[in-house]
Amino acid sequence: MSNLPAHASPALAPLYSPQASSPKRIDGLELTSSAHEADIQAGQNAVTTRALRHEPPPSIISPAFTPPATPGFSTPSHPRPPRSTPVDTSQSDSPFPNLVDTLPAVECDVRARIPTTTGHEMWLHVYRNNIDSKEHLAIVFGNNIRSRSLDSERPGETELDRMTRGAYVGRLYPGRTSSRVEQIKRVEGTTLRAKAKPDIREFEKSNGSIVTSASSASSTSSESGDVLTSNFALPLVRIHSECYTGETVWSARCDCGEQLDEAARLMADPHLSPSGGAIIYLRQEGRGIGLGEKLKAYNLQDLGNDTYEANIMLRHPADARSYGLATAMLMDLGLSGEKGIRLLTNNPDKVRAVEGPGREVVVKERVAMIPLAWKTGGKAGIRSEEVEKYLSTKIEKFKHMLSQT
Ligand SMILES: Nc1nc2c(ncn2[C@@H]2O[C@H](COP(=O)(O)OP(=O)(O)OP(=O)(O)O)[C@@H](O)[C@H]2O)c(=O)[nH]1
Repeated sequence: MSNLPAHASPALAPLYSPQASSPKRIDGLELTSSAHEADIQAGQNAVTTRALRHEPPPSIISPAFTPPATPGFSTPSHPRPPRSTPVDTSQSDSPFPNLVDTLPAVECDVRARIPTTTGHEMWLHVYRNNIDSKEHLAIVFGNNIRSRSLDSERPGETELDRMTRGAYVGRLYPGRTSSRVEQIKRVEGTTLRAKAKPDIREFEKSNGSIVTSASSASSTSSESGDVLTSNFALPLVRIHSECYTGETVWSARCDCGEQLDEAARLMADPHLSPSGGAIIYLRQEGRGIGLGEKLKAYNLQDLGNDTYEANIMLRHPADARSYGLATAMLMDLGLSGEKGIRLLTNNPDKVRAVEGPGREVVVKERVAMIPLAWKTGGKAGIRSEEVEKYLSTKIEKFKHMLSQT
């Protein structure tokens, strides 16, 4: 009887089927080039050869533990500024444009104020839509950005209903009876104004669209050394795809958790983001294939394939996401139109796709997301073999606009 462990038996068929039987095209994607097939075959051969030679599999001990990060908390000051690039999406030649023809309908169901562990506050908005049953989120920083659908009147609702679903101006406090500024003023008189409710005063001044004094400045720099460009007064936006592993259970396979923290840090700082910001958090786990399938992809990566190949071997597109919901949510938040936004991303797909079929949203500037480990020479951020491979595959195969120089 063989003394090989069952999982190493060369007699067993590999988990993934031979490439000869793989379809050449799935969901509109060209799946295999001969070089790509050769790469995958090489990975399979390496596994089989290791098993035949009775060599032990690579260590299963994980690299250094990455402690959980609280949004914005663990992010140190930057020795180097975030990079901003003016954007002209008409010139885009992204390899995976996943554009929608019509935008979905979205409605903000509820929002609540969330004080965070960093001391900053954000407004968490839960959206529903007409294309899936997931709760997509908008994480809003500052009081400038408001949801139109949340604020609009709903038939038969009471003032308590409005406040309960978050459709109020200013702050809630025990005993508050109205969601509206005008009524609060009437009922509570000038005391309320004297008690400094700056968000209400700003709301009144600007007729509903708050303008802060800093937003008229053309450029500045912050204590952390971030250099701000002439567009810095535009709202900062990130379209973030759900990643349970990277955001919740400390995975060092990807940089998703770090990116979420960094987006929150930039948006919460009024010097860096005077008009506030919004993270559109889409429930597109695993680039749209779901958590279970992503875990299968991780196993295929441990067998020698990269993140792109693993998706293809599981018969998924390399990137199954789309951004129509994000466009619709940005419109609802008043972030559409020629004034434009700054978008935090390295992904060329997002820049183009988020603008929408009729260029409803205009990305004026892209702000790069440089991995912290690169920016700090390895002193902070995620360090692992896996994340390095993940980042290099994003650059080589997904054409992410990221370079170490
Ligand atoms: N299928 C798959 N999904 C992954 C993997 N690693 C991370 N993800 C998912 O990828 C998504 C994040 O995409 P990324 O490619 O890291 O970044 P991006 O959102 O395209 O681009 P940026 O805006 O620059 O961050 C999240 O939904 C993660 O769950 C993987 O190995 N396989």
